[in-house]
Amino acid sequence: MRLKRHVSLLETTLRHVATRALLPALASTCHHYRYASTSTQNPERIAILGGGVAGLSSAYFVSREFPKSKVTVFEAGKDTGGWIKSKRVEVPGGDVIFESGPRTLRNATPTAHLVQELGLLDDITYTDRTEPAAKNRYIYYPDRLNRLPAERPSLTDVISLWRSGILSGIMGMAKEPMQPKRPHGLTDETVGSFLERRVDKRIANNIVSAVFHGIYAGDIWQLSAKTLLSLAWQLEGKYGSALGGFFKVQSDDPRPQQLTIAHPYDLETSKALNEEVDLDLGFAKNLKAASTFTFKNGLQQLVRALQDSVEKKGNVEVKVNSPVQSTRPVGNDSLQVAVTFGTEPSTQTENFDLVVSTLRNNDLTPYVTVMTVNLYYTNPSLLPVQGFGYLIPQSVPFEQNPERALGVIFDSSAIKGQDTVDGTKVTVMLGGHWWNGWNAYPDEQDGLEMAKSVLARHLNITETPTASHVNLAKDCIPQYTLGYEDRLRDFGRGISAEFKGRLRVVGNQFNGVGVNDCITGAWNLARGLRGEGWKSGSCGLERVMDERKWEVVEASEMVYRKEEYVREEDEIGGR
Ligand SMILES: C=Cc1c2[nH]c(c1C)Cc1[nH]c(c(CCC(=O)O)c1C)Cc1[nH]c(c(C)c1CCC(=O)O)Cc1[nH]c(c(C)c1C=C)C2
Repeated sequence: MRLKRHVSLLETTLRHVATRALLPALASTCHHYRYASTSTQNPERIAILGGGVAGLSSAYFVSREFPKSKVTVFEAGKDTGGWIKSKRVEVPGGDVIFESGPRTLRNATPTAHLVQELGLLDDITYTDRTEPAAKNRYIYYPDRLNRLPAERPSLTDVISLWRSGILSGIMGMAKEPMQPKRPHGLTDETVGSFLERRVDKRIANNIVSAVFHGIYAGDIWQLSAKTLLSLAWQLEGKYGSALGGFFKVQSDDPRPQQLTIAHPYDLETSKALNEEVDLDLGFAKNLKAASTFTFKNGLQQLVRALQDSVEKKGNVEVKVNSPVQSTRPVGNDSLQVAVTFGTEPSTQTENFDLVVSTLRNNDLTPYVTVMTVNLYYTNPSLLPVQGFGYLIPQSVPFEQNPERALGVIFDSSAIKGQDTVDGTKVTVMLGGHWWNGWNAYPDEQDGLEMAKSVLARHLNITETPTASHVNLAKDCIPQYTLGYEDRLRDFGRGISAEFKGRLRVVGNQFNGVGVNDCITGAWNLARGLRGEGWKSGSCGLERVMDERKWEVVEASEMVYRKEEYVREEDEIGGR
C-alpha cells in the first residue's frame, strides 16, 4: 500500500514534469475566449520576432486583441513553423508521414481552443487512453525493454520490473520523509542531486533520466530541480519533505477535496482559462477520452493553419527570409523599439510600438542538438511490443548504447490515421546532451547507420528500411540548467528597465519546451497586453518575477472544469 502511494507520488511528480508550464493549464481542455479590447489607444505597429509556433500563436492572439494594429512577423528562414516539420513520403502502395520534431499534443486548454478556432477538428486523429500507445511506455534497461507501471500495474509487471534492477533504490522513497531538510541557503540544485539527496541516486539515473531524455534530451545532473521538479521542490521547502508534504497538505486542511499546492499566478491563469475559454462539448469529450492527438497531415498542419489564419486577417504580414539582427529602444522615453532585419548589406530598420520576441538569448540557457531518424518498413510486424516507444536512461552501459540514442518512438503503433499504407514506422532520437561540446555531428548517412544499429541491437530489427529521413535539429531544445530561474528573473528585470515594457518575450526558452507551453505562453502574453496592459512595464516573464509564495489550493481549481462537467455528464448518462 505504502509502495503504491510512493509510486503514485513519483508518477504525480513525473506527470507534473511532463506538463510543466504546466500548472497554467494542467492537462485541461478547451474553448471560446471572451475577449474584449477595451483599449482606447492601440499600439499602431506590432512586431513579432520569430515564426515558429510561439511566434505564430502570438501573432494570432495579439492581432485578435488589437485588430486595428498592423502586425508584422519576422521569420529568419524560408518557412514558418520552427521545429515542427511533417513530411509526406511516398512508399510502395501509398504514403507515410515523417515527423522531424514534436508530433503529438496533450490535451491543454488554449491549444485545444486554438485548434477548434482554426477549424481543424475534422483533421484530428486521437490516441485513445485505452490504446497500447497510451498505456505501454518502455524503458530500455540494462539490455531489454521494461514496461513502466500503468495506472494499475499487475503483480507480474511489478515483479518483472523489480528483477530488471530498474527499481533499485525505490525504497528510498519510504525514507524520504525522514531525510534531513534542505540545507539552509540552497537556492537550487540539479534534478540528479535533489533525487540523490531525498530518494536514491539509482532512481535518478535509471528512471528519471529516461523521462528527462524524452522531454529535454537533457542531463539530469545539469537541469534545475527548482524549475523542473517544482512541485516536489516547493513541497520540500514548505514542509521539509516532498512526500511528507504531499500528505500533510491533505491532513492539515479540513477541506474534504483533493488538495495540492500551486503558485498564485498559475491559479489565476487556470481561473482565466475557465472563464475565457469554452470548447465544443463533443470535442471536450473526445479530448477527455484521448491521451494525445495530432493531425492527419502531421503536426505541421497546425502551424500551416495558424499562418493561413493570421494572413487572412488582413492586419498581419508574415515576412520570411527576414532574420532579425537587433532590437533597441528608441528615444529618451523608450516608447518604441527599432527592429533591424534582413541580411547585410541590405538590412532595414523599422520602429514598432510593441515587440514580442521569441528569439533566444544565449546567456540564459544552453541548447542541445537532437538528430531524428525516421524509418519506414513495409513489414507491419517488426515491433516486439505495441506502445508509445522506449526511452534510454543515462545509466545504460555504453556497449548497449554506443550511438548515444535517447529513445525510439513507435510511430506506427502510437499514431493512427496519417499513413495510407500499413507497415512499421519508428523514429530514433540521437544526441541531446550526449553530444554537448561536439564540433561536428554525424552526417545523414552516419545518422541512418547509427539508427539502424540501435534498432538491430535493441529490437532485433535487421531489415532494410523502405524509406528513411534524417534531420539534425541543431540547438533545438533549451536546457533549464541550475540557477535558470534566477537568470531568467535578472533577464526580465533587464529588459523591463531597458525597453519599458515595449519588448516582451515568449517561447520555449521562457515558458517550457513543449508546443502547449509556447501556445499557453502566447495566450497569457496577449491577455497581459489587453486594454492598457501593453503600456505597462512588463516583459512577459511575470510568472518568474512574481515572488508570491505557493499556496494550498483545491486540485480541481487547477484543471479545466469542463473536464469535470464532461465526466459528470458521462456518469449521469451511464446510470
Ligand atoms: C524532437 C524532440 C523533442 C524532445 N522533447 C520534446 C521535443 C519536441 C518536447 C517534449 N516531448 C514530450 C514533452 C512532454 C509534454 C508532452 O507534450 O507530452 C515535451 C515538452 C514528451 C514526448 N517525448 C517524446 C514524444 C513523442 C513526446 C510526446 C510529445 C511530442 O510529440 O513531442 C519522444 C522524445 N522526445 C524527445 C526524445 C529524445 C524522445 C525520445 C523517444 C526529445
